Amino acid sequence: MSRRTAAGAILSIKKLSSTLSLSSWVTIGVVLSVLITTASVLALVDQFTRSYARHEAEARLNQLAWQMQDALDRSMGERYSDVKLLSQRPSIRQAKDPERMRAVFNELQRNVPNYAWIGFATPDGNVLAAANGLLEGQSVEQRPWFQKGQKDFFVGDYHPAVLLEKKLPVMSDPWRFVDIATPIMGPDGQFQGVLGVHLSWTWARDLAKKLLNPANDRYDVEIMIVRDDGTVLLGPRELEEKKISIDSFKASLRLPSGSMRELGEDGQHYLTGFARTGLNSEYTEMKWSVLVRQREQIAMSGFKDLERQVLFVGCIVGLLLMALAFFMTRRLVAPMNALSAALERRATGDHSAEIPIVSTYYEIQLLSTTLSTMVQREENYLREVRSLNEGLEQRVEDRTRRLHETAIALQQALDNQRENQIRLEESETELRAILQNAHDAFIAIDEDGMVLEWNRQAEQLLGWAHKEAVGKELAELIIPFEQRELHRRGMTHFLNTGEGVVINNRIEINALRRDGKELPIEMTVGYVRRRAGHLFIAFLHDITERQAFRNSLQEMALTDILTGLPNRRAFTEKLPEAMARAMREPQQMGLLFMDIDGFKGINDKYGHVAGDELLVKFAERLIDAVREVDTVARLAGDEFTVILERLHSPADAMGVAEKILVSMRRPFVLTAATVSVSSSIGVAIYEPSRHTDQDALVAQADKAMYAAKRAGKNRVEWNTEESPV
Ligand SMILES: Nc1nc2c(ncn2[C@@H]2O[C@H](COP(=O)(O)OP(=O)(O)OP(=O)(O)O)[C@@H](O)[C@H]2O)c(=O)[nH]1
Repeated sequence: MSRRTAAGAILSIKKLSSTLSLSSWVTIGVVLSVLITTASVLALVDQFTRSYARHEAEARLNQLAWQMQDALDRSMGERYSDVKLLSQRPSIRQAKDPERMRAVFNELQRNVPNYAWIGFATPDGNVLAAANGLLEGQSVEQRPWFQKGQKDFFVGDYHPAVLLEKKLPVMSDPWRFVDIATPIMGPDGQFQGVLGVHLSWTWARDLAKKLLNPANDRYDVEIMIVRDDGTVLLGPRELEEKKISIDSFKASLRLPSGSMRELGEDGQHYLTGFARTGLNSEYTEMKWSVLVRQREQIAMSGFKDLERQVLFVGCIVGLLLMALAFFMTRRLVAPMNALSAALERRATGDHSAEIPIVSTYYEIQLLSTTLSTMVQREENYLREVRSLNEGLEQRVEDRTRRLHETAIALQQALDNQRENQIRLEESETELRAILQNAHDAFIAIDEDGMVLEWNRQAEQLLGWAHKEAVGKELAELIIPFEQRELHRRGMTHFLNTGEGVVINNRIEINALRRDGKELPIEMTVGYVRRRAGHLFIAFLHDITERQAFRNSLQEMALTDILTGLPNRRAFTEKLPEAMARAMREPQQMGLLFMDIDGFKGINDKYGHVAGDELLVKFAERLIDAVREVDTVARLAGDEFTVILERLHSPADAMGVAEKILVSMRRPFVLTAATVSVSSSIGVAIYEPSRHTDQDALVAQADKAMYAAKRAGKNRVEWNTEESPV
């Protein structure tokens, strides 16, 4: 069976199993069991019968082989006796009278026609007398029977005729002989010659025919006589004098008799019985295998008839048993069918179907009673459930209605929320557009300082593109390196305490651009507290121009317009700075206060323009007279101050003052005239260890200058309180 067919069969069985009832399965099972049992018994009987029949046939053939062997042995014994008796006859022993000898031979041949030749040869090998005078006078000296017969009784194996073939009458089969010879001793004990007998092979054929005649007609039995070299001496014509090597022949060489099934030389199966001749005779040369065989088909033909009969009867009995099993099973399962039919009807909704109470046998009665009780209980239970269901349905309906109302309310809330969401998104979009196009740069960062928003103006102002800036820390982008730590600390402080100087204030700082340059900006930072983290927003704009303007204003405020020197305001800023430096180093510092002597007269005489020109040139000489680290300022009118830093001693200040005096005594070439003036200088020394304050120092210098004025002008005066010398 192929795999496909097997799979199909399994599928069919599966389909069948889902549709057949239990009763059908029981019926099929019982019928199949009977079928299998009957088939098994028939197979066993067939096997046993076949074995028995073959054994019987083999035994019969073995019997025939034994009979043939026995006939051959007995017949040969008789021939042996014939020759022995003949050799004892006086006429033969004397061997004097060929006539008498021939008469004796002729008589024996008449009695035993299978003696093809009987004769006597003298010691020189010439035939003296023979039946019918055959070969008389001819030499048989070379014939084996003559040579071996001179010494002892001799029986020669089957052989073709040599000298006699042409002397004997022609037959359908060529002449074949078995030779018997014996030495003839005279009454005086002298060797007279050899008595020889040629037993025609027809002898063996006749024995076989006699044995087989009745059997051969009916059963086609073959008898074979086989020499030890495998040559068939007697048997089917086509095998005679040919060699065979079938199993039965080989077995006969080992065993005295037996039987077997074998493959013949023609490819047919045979049953063969075999036996061995000459086992108990005196003449050892006559040991042949007798094989009696019959084609197996013919030998077993009787069994075949019996087999057909057994099968026929077996099938009839099997069918009867199956029918009986079928009816018995149907009867047994009928109550089950009634029960299952009732259950089936109930299962399809027919509650009027009652469970039948069946009393066929105990088990089914118990089953039907139990089922009936169960069905009754189920009906009661269903009734209860149905009444419960009615109340339950009402409750489910109420709940469903309420659920429906809630769902509608929820849907409305969801719609509102969606609308709000859309509005919110629109507002966000608008806001984003405004911020994107704002005049100021807009930056938003989270609580970790990471950039969230970065508008177009921020890109232009700071050089970082939106996609570069978003996600990076603001400090890394725009805070100058030295202020980053401060910025981070400020943010942490604000997040921890809510306090910060930057938040909600307008501050000016330097921002770092992408190209590394610093840019003055004004920044306003706002803070938004959100549920998910904090948000800082900042607006920035460039104040480079404003700062330049402011610087120039400041510059102007601190510079004397006429001379370009720092003015009083600048002086009051620079003096404390210089004092602080002196304190740090520490070193002494000198402050000179000076006034042009008689300046009012220049003004009056040559005019204010000439006065201004003098002031300018005076300032130039003053700058030339001091070092770069020193600061020259014009306080007002013709009053000037010089801050002298890094003095080794107060005398240094004195020296500078003297040098200035000398410089100012030279005439000033003005446009209007060349004039000569002098100046009065007051000197105060700042000693860090004395902690003199700014105002006191200025007052000392001023006081000293007035002292110089009072002392006659054109001189230098120390402050009167503490002389450096
Ligand atoms: N040309 C000119 N004159 C000024 C300027 N500022 C003040 N003055 C005048 O300078 C004069 C200063 O006068 P004083 O220092 O008091 O007079 P003085 O002649 O120098 O007297 P002594 O200082 O005592 O020698 C006043 O007449 C002021 O009007 C200025 O910017 N230019």
